[in-house]
Amino acid sequence: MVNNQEAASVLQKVRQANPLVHNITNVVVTNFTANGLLALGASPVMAYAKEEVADMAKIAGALVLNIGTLHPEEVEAMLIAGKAANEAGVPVVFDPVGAGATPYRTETARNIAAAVKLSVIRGNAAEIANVIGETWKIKGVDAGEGSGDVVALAEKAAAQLQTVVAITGKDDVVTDGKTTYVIHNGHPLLTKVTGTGCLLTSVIGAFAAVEQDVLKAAAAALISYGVAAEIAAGEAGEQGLGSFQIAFLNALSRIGAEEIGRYGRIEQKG
Ligand SMILES: Nc1ncnc2c1ncn2[C@@H]1O[C@H](COP(=O)(O)OP(=O)(O)OP(=O)(O)O)[C@@H](O)[C@H]1O
Ligand SMILES: Cc1ncsc1CCO
Ligand SMILES: [Mg+2]
Repeated sequence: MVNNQEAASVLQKVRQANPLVHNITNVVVTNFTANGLLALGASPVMAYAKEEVADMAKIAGALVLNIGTLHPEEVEAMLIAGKAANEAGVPVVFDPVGAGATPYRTETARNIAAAVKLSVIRGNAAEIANVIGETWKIKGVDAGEGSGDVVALAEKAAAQLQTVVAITGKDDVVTDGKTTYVIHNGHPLLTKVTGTGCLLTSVIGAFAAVEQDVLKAAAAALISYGVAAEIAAGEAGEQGLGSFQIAFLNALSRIGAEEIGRYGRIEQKG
């Protein structure tokens, strides 16, 4: 059972080790992702050229692949980097941004999941459903707020993709197919700042870089991230979204065992 104390100790390991996180991510979230990783205590690098991605991935603590603004050359680089990371034993975390929105995204997400051994895939429910060919009903604007059993979807995806699956939304579900946790942290303001899902995927990368138990790493990242958002919302939520974004970076840089112990809400499902 992952508890708040264990989550805080993985966060502490991130701060001590400052793991290098190699991101091949989208153009919208690049700066926010780098600053978020720095705030947390990790070392971000973005490298995209197919001539260098294998070398970078091999020396990284984790590789994060994100198809938010994908194009063919970038996808080629992701496959090269993913294979190099696999050979070097570097964990690979994948964010299938927008899977289901266009056939190219869906096919690319499936190709990456098939060609690269993933440690974690993190997305909202609609994205994960589309990667495994399930239908997911989308309500309103938040694709993560569709109707269906998120725990069952996550467990099915973990079995099919043979990886830890994190499905985020109001509550976050994370599973390796055997053990499943639901994390009741976070804040709705996260959905109003672009890139919070993408940064979270990279934060999972930072945690996976320092903790070999991938399920524990992912759960610890989800708790830490959600608690930081709650603190930020309390401090700056009423001032507006710009202030919330900055307060969130501040909270990522400050949170520790005390805050996680007080606010972390993780529940084991099975
Ligand atoms: N309604 C909500 N209440 C509280 N926290 C939420 C809510 N919706 C999402 N979150 C949190 O927001 C973070 C990002 O998750 P989300 O599911 O929105 O990712 P996403 O859909 O990939 O986002 P994006 O692609 O817009 O960056 C997670 O920490 C999640 O727990
Ligand atoms: C807005 C947007 N468009 C493609 S990626 C992205 C950032 C959220 O993932
Ligand atoms: Mg996303």
